[in-house]
Amino acid sequence: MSNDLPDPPQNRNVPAASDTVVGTVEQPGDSADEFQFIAPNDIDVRTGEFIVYNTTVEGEHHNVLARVTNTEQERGLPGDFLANPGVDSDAVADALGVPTGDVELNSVTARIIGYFNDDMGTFTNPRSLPDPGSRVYLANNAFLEAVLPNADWESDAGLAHVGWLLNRPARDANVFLPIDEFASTHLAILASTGSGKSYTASVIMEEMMRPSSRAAMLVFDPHGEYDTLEDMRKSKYEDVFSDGDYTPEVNIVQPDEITIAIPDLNYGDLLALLDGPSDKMKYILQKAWRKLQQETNDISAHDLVRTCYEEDGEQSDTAEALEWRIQRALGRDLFVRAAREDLTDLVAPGQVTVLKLNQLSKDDQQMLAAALLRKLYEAREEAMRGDDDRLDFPLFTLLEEGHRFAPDGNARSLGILRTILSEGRKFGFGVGIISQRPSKLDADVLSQCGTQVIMQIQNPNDQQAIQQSVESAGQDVLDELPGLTPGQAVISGDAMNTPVLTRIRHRHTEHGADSLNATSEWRTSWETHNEEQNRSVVNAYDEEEDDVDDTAL
Ligand SMILES: Nc1ncnc2c1ncn2[C@@H]1O[C@H](COP(=O)(O)OP(=O)(O)OP(=O)(O)O)[C@@H](O)[C@H]1O
Repeated sequence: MSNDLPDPPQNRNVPAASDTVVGTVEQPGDSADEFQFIAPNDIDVRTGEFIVYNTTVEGEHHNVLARVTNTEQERGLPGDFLANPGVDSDAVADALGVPTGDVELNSVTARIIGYFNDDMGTFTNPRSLPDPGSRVYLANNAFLEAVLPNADWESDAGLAHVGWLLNRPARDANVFLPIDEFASTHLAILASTGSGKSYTASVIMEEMMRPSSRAAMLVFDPHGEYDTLEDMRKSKYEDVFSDGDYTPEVNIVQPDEITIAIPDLNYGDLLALLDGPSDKMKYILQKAWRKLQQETNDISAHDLVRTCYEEDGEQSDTAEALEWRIQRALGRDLFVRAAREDLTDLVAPGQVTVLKLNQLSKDDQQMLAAALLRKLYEAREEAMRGDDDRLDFPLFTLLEEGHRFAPDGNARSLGILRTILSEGRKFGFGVGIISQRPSKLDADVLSQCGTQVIMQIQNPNDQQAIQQSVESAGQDVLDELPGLTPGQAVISGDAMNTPVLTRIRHRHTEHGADSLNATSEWRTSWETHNEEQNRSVVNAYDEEEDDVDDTAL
């Protein structure tokens, strides 16, 4: 993409209404915060569009923001409207620029969001509906840019430019997502497969790694989709990602480089790794494990087996049964003996570490996440207490295929994720969960993700899971989800003052997760196979020729 880098707004002192009148208020809607207005049908006011009307509350004049929730076609000015003695129908028709008689109009329903209260930094509902006949304006782009994000503009807030308002012409109104907000109260990116989850996650990561944020980020990448973030270091993106001495560090950890330190496991992890241990085995194992943990930070599978024999005697059948199980579980290259002391290869400010887990089994992926997240969480707790300064900076971890790590069921990683999601805010440990199956995610985990980027979702179970766990997902948000196309999202929750329909921007770096183009792969593959076959036919013939007995000719 062209490296257009919009400047975030500096303050909210911008007019709320644009010059464009889109309609005239007709009557109250079905609920206390809804009203209807009449709009000429050549004016495009789609669902999700932001409009403004003027009102007076306790003697103070306010511009109130509302969101369009429905549009229906009408023929002629509606009867209710014309019957209202307080409204001059000619004046209304004149305001709308339409004749009073036979004309196509839209009856538009809008839900009040409120007027922006600067002291509180959010919207206040005026608790009164606009007067019939009053004018409705399109909200000003600059006003929306400033009031939609829940950001403290006066501070040095880190902002992610994630795209533009979907209902406005391309690139007219920027959407900024306040990084500080979602990095402390967690993020969920939810969408059906192919709708742009990993693309959007990469856009957010790019923004977090820009010089204005320099995040410390760890990515659990089960499909190996995020290698291309390395492009951030290319000189052609210098103006986007570099500033002075700063260029993001991108640490891509290949599957065969990933290890789990045995001393970083806990007893529960060990039990989960071993194949059906009996009660007696558990008893011996626990004793051996406790002893080793008290003594050392360097534990091999062999040490554990030896200690089991020490605990139950050299001739112990139980220790023998444990030996087989321990060797099978821990005697693999994935497990190493020395505890992980230096954590900065995993997380450091201005560094994104991508753990490519695509050759690990699901159980191993969960075990790795459990051990690493626990270790990082403990280090953050210690840093906050002032006991250890290894990680004296906030962290953000992103889990692709989040339902794998925090499923609605059992997983080694679920417990620590629940802890980080509920306590992480105190310790500066943010989590981003990406998932195409919200209904398969643990409901607590989903409900703790304060900000949501939700893209196309058609599955009713997934929609229901979102409705139940996501506070900000009202019916109008849910109604949008099936109709979104790839790259379109509703952003809602803590980081935004109201849900926002967004067209996600293009990535600066290349996308690494394009789906396979089956027909072209088949064609290429067929050609390769065909060539090989032809070659072998020729070779066979050549050999036959070689075998011909010249003397017989
Ligand atoms: N904001 C965007 N701008 C342009 N193209 C996009 C955008 N978002 C998604 N796409 C396109 O949609 C495709 C699918 O996106 P993505 O790989 O992120 O899907 P996904 O939801 O992560 O799918 P999966 O579950 O299969 O991993 C991308 O390859 C890209 O071509």
